[in-house]
Amino acid sequence: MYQSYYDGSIKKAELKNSTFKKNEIKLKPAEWMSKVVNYAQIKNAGLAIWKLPQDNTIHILYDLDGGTKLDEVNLDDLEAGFILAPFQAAENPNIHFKTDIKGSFSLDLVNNSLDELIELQWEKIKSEEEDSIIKTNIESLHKRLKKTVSINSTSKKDYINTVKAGINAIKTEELYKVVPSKIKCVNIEETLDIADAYLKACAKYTDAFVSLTFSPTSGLWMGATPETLIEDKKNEYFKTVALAGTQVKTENNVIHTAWTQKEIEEQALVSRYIINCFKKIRLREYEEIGPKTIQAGSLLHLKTTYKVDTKALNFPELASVMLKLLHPTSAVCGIPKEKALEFLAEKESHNRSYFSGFIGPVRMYDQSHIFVNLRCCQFTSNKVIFYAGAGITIDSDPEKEWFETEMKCKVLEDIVFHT
Ligand SMILES: C=C(O[C@H]1C=CC=C(C(=O)O)[C@@H]1O)C(=O)O
Repeated sequence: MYQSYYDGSIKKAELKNSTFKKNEIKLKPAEWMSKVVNYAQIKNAGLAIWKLPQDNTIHILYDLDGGTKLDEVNLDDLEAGFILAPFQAAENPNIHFKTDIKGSFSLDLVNNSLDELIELQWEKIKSEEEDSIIKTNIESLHKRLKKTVSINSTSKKDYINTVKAGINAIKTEELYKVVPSKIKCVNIEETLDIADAYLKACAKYTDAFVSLTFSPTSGLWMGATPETLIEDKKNEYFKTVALAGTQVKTENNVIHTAWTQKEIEEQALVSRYIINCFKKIRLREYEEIGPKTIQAGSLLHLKTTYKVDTKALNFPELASVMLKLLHPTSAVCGIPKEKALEFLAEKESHNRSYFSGFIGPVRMYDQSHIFVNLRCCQFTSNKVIFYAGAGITIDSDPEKEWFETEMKCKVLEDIVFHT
């Protein structure tokens, strides 16, 4: 634990080709974060900041051209970088960030000390770029963003009506499962400290993929997702997970968690969806671990992990093929996929944008870590927009599903607004 996954995997040749530097300036992590994000905004650059689950290294990556919009995401064609994909590519573009600048720093998450002065460790940077980042002012990160005017929170009444329509569509066997989502818009009354909120999210959600991304196209997003979509270590293994079913963590030990039939079925449908994707490519050799209860902050979920030995199978392009088959999984969309997409397009009045899309570093040192973009929010200059969905089955209780989306929004809401 708390060991960066890149340590030890950096090959000597890669080291030689990069300009490794260590600047001697020491600042608080939040001050660095503020400079790093402000620099991206001033430069109209693409920026991804992330922490992998069970890791204390915060990675920083800039694409100084703002990122490349892609019609399709073909993992095998991408250069080492970062991917940000929306729920539906028709509404927002897939964006790939190449690696123009790469750096990192470590957080002492065990002692939770965010006040300690630290240095940034640059792996690839030009000295003029480093000087510019150091000289960038420490400013509020939402000030330079666009203003949102005509966007409103989903009302409880509308959400509950959608859930009821979903249950009816399941009763008439049009659908087996559907995952309606909502947005919650909160006005920014005072100056927000987004950099500090990001670090607090890293410290609180140690098992999550915690990200902060910016590009002129996508804007500024933060997320702390528990759901891996694809973990790929070239010529070693491929992993994906079926994550679904939610309850609030109580004082009981996680291993004693009891699940209802509704939640068991809800998660089993995601597992079945993944196995059907494997069937489509005639893949029979996989390990199935779970379902197990996992904790994601104050919430609990059911999770089954699927692992494939890609070396034994001699199937190097598996991750690329599976990414296309899996997204959007029935943890965020529904079954059958096309019918669920139609249902959501008709009933959801907001654009999901990058919520329930996928996000993460790709092909870095032969590894890709792609997550479903959940428990996330978008910042604008005057509002924070939180996104959440809940899986509906025939046994759903609309009130409970609404409560669940409120709890999911709170994952970041409490941190962003210090409540
Ligand atoms: C759609 C979301 O969560 C998914 C992942 C885990 C549990 C879920 C559920 O219980 O509904 C969802 O399928 C969300 O966090 O917005």
